[in-house]
Amino acid sequence: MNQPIAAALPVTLLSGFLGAGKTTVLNELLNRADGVRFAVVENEFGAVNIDSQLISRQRGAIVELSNGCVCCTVNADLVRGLQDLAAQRAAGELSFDWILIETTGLADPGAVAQTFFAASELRADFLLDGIVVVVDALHAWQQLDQHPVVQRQVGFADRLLLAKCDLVDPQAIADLSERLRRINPRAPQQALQHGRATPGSLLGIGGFHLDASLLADGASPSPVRFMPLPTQAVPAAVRWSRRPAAHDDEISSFLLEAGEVDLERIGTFVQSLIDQLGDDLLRYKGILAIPGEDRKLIFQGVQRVAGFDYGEVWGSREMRTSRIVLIGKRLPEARLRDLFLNAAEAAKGHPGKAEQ
Ligand SMILES: Nc1nc2c(ncn2[C@@H]2O[C@H](COP(=O)(O)OP(=O)(O)OP(=O)(O)O)[C@@H](O)[C@H]2O)c(=O)[nH]1
Repeated sequence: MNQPIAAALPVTLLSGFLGAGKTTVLNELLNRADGVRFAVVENEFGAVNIDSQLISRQRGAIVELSNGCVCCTVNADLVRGLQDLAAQRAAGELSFDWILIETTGLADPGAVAQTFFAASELRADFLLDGIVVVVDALHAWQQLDQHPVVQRQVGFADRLLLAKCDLVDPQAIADLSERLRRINPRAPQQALQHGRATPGSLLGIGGFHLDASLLADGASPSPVRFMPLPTQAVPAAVRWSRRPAAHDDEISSFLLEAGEVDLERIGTFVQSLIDQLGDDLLRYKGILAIPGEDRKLIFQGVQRVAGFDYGEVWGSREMRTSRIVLIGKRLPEARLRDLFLNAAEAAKGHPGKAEQ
């Protein structure tokens, strides 16, 4: 598994709709921790924090944030709660090496994730390792239809855990899995019975690392999932592909692909993504080939917080292909494609608006 940056405390965000099976997963993880010591941050609506009473307390510490939903009102509380934990650890009062945050079932994990990058108090001491989303295999189909937040949770995920698979027949699991994959092809899926996921599959995800793995392990886009458009519809040097919408979910993803892209234009592209799409853009990640630059330019972001860095050098036999995966809510695909084509055209020394 990927090792987190030394000294920064790794944090895993556990999300999923009401009753999906988050606490069950958490308890299993705590009980099978294989030497990892956890601190758990619980967030619950209302005065009584029931979940923290259900969590087995053998290991680590539990911080309760009960004055609202962590995603919308208590980011400052989250910052304070994490700082308190770190201070107690530094003072030798608590002993743990990983933090698990379980959000409420109604929480949108995006705002929590952004806190780790936006709050300067957290950046040095904490490293968001990944967002793990529990999906109730028995009820998810209906929940995805009825509750937009469930689609958003799936869209943010680095890993998807399908809980309650013991209650669902294999065909229904396969159908659900395909729908989830259409919403978020980045996240590997694991079918669970009674919350039993192995720690290694949930920890050390490196979901926010700026590395060159554009799609998570095992989630590479198959030709079936990413259908190329007819070649005559796009300039020869640029391929834009998207998966067929078999089910009209609000949240979906698509892939933009081209050769080299102009640095300045791609900067405009990313800036307009952030400025104009805001909360509708959930996760995005790109590897870019910049003319005259040996290294891959890597960027990724969650909603309005994006990070850029130069990564490894392009291999001598590697195709210098720029790829961006976007996951969001009804993203204006034609406009984004146009901007992306502009960046690719400019890189060829022929700036100008690409034809649709
Ligand atoms: N049969 C079966 N039941 C499960 C499984 N996972 C969870 N459950 C049950 O589903 C119910 C809800 O599970 P929890 O783990 O409390 O779900 P949660 O997401 O933490 O719920 P909230 O915090 O209330 O949103 C409990 O009764 C669990 O025992 C599973 O894999 N199989």
